Amino acid sequence: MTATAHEGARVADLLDGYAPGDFFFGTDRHTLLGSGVDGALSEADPVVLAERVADGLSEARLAVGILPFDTGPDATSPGHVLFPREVRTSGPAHPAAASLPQAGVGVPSAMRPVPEPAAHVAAVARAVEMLRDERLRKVVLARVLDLEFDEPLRPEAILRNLVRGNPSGFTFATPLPGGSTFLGATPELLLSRHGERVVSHPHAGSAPRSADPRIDAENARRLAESGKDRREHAVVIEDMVENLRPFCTQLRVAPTEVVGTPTMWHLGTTVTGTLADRDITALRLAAALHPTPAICGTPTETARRVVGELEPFDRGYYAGAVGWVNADGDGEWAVAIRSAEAAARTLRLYAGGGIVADSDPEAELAETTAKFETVLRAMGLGHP
Ligand SMILES: C=C(O[C@H]1C=CC=C(C(=O)O)[C@@H]1O)C(=O)O
Repeated sequence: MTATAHEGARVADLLDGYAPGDFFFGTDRHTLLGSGVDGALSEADPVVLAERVADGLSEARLAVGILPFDTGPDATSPGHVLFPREVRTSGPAHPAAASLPQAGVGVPSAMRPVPEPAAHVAAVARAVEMLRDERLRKVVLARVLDLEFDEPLRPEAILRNLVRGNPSGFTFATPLPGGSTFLGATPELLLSRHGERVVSHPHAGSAPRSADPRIDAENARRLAESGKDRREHAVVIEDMVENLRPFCTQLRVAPTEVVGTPTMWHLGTTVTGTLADRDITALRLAAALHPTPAICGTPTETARRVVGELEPFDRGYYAGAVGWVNADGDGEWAVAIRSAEAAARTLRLYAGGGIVADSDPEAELAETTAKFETVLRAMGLGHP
């Protein structure tokens, strides 16, 4: 079970070389394409999965894959990790992809929001009521957009457009156990580990981008000053620090900044740590942090229960963690948001938002609409 490595492949070759079933992970620093399968592990408990992967990595060079959102006892989707037969890496894909024409992905024959927008507003209002009870501090509620196509979908074309449209963050495509593909372009780093250095870059608190530079700058300024968004963000950082502390000898929390994607502004904070035990792999750390209050809420178990009660669909791999880990334990795991599941002729898009006691339900609906834009643009359906 050894993977062949081709370092320094041409970026365009990696995008051209991607086919459904492969694993693609592109950041603003490098691109990774894993093809062919030398072994696969499906496991519900992420800590057990991390241990089994670490055992498998003594023979293989790299493991890649995804954890689902729900890793609790009633979880329906297992963590799914592959040992690719061949791994190719290159520099960042976006600069070369930016000049490519938008790839044709077909026109949907039907589009259906789940739940209906009014029902999402009602669910957020219900969550706000629950948040007045002090046992729940924050909950993240999502909704989906189901697209149907008369022709077979081409995940390779959607991925190309995602890379083309997203210069920073993490653009990914990973195969799922049933044969579909989970893909997206997320700004949020759950965790990276390189040697003893551990980094996380949680995002929480949002405002839409605008084509008008004055409105755009105003949206960013308002976000920076929003007490509601700062509170929504602070619970994420508190939780992150608490969960990383047992694994690190030192932890440093940088000042919170406003960070931009092509479609959204967010509050983001870099947390850096020094790993106490080099046997703790990147995947083991990701399993310890996931699900963060940025995609679930806090306290975790109460928030997870509220998500199950108020969302009328299964999140599957949305808001899970996608990434890679190598035999040294190094790796990168991103939060699988701004994402969609592509099956033969259907695409399910997901978008969520953090709710705190002073959230406005209509504004939360608008926020999820803006977050769908990342994948909608890649489908040629977004606003320019
Ligand atoms: C849960 C999502 O976004 C998270 C990341 C950034 C900002 C968020 C927010 O402001 O609610 C969310 O915590 C999503 O995009 O589906």
